[in-house]
Amino acid sequence: MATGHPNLHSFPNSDELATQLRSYVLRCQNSAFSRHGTFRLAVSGGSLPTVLAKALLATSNGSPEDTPQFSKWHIFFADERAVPLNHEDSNYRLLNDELVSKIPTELGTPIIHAIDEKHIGDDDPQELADLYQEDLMREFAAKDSVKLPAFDLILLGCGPDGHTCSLFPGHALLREKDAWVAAETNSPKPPPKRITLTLPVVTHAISIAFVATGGGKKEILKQIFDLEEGSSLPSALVNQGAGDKVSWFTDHPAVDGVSFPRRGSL
Ligand SMILES: O=C1O[C@H](COP(=O)(O)O)[C@@H](O)[C@H](O)[C@H]1O
Repeated sequence: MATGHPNLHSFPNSDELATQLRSYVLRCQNSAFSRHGTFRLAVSGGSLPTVLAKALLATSNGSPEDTPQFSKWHIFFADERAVPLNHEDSNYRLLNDELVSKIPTELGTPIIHAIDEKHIGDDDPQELADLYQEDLMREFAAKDSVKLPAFDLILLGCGPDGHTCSLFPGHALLREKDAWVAAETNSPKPPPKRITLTLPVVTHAISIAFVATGGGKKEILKQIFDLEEGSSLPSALVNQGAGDKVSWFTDHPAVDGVSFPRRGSL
């Protein structure tokens, strides 16, 4: 059962947003290290990797707390498209181009959990989803011994229709209770075949952050935060399921007209 309300932060520009996102992610990293020595996170595609790279590739103040220790990071994908890893629609490629390929050697190399390329051409992405779920089980213990994996952090985007991961408004996948990873065969946003973490996995994470910027997001954020009609949107369901574990990193244009109270500090 979720407690509290999501934390809605809004920053005047992308530099300030990136600075605050960096502090937040590194705080999640440091508490994950104290719990189990590694940092297990899931990242989205879309606009997220560019902002994340700006945050994490900024110069550190030199302390271990302000340094991403990438060699202890396991990066999974909150969702992925069923395309080759070097395809322009691949979330793996996007993360690699924006962030991973630019990490200075002295910060180490994260372990990246990509989808299995052998099954990308399958008509049905179910096998791809099952194999990705097995990868999660290797990292978080078997599904029959652990009900849900507990990511230290899941970083999400919010599409202009309110989708997050590859969980789209009104879709039956929003009611999935059992699987950790599900297949999407007919996504309303191309490409049609995808895999996605399910809602129970997202809301079970220790921390969850959305990044949503630009005036193009303001109408959907009004629905998600202020209006009853937005309460069944996938991003709103994450808010309801995870409560105060959720933090939104937005800029002022994205929340123009949103009444929900902003949080001043992290
Ligand atoms: O298709 C997708 O879209 C969402 C939202 O993208 P954004 O560009 O509006 O931030 C993204 O979070 C997801 O990973 C991606 O597959």
